[in-house]
Amino acid sequence: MARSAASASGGPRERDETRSADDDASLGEPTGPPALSVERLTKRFGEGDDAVTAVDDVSLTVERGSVVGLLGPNGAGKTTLIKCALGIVIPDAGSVRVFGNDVRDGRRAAYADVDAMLEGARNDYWRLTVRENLRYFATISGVDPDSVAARHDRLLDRLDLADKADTPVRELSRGMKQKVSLASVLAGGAELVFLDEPTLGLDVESARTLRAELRRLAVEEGLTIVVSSHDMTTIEAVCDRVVMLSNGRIVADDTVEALLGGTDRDVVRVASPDLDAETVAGLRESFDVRAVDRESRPPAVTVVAGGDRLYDLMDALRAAGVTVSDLRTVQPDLEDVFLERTGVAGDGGLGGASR
Ligand SMILES: Nc1ncnc2c1ncn2[C@@H]1O[C@H](COP(=O)(O)OP(=O)(O)OP(=O)(O)O)[C@@H](O)[C@H]1O
Repeated sequence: MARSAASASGGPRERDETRSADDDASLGEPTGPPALSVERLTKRFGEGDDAVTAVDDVSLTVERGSVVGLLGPNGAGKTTLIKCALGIVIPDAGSVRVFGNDVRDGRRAAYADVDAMLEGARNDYWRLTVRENLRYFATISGVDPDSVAARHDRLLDRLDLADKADTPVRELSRGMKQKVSLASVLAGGAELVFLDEPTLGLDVESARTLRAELRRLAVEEGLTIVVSSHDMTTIEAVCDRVVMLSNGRIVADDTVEALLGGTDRDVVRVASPDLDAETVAGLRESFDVRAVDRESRPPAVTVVAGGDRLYDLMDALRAAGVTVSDLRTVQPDLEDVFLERTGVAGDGGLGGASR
């Protein structure tokens, strides 16, 4: 479990309650070594024909106080990268430094201020109450739980768990348990947290609450967060920067704004009951058809058509006898960026989110 890799610290710490937004104003300009520095990391699984290179020569730096999202389809290597960074999986090549400490020189120092939630949940103690869990995980992080009681209250409040503070975790819904897991990760005041699919299984409202809290922790408390998710809403809402992975390699690494700004903005979606396979094939001959949504009612195509090309598209549709039910411009999202960088279509791309 991540906790065992990430909480090997010394005696009780009382750092947390003295930390405030004012104190952390300096965090705008990162000082000292980065929170995480991964250099030329490679991890293979299996042998011979069955060998899989899960992480392939990846280098990555995460500055203190930043929120970095790992985005990629199933099997891209996100979890393996996080597990290598946490020392749970030993890489075949490359190095990992956490707050400047090479993890090979001693895990205790490197992971003293690190915690993680893997695969959407952690092993909270279901017979303990929510608050008891937070106190327990603070304690095993080496923090005096009384010294962070106010932080725990804040966390429970912001994650809408305050009225469940004295309820055993086993009596909570799955979504609430998920939020308790996140609170437990944050209970000890770690300065770098890895969150693998933190919104998995959460309802819309709970996911929104969790995103808001992550953003607040980053902005107000300078927490460094590495978050992996298929959920692009989470990545867009929470992250300063996005690292896109495909087949174990980084295909993009930039701010959300830069990634979205660098894509085609002249994309339109045309819906019509007349968009059969033959019509779409005809459009493909003259236009860059980005996506075909046969499941929508009526079916729709997404086509690159800016400026005069939009008139050409209209002419082509009229010539093909297509009655347009709906026409709208499409704002690019991170899945479009991924498609541009990898050529992998959305329905095989980021978590199978088909559009
Ligand atoms: N312990 C393992 N043994 C063998 N192969 C593994 C192991 N762990 C991961 N892999 C393989 O490594 C590749 C990357 O997997 P990984 O779980 O890191 O991807 P991911 O991006 O996190 O995917 P997902 O979004 O589905 O969780 C996949 O091909 C996977 O099958």
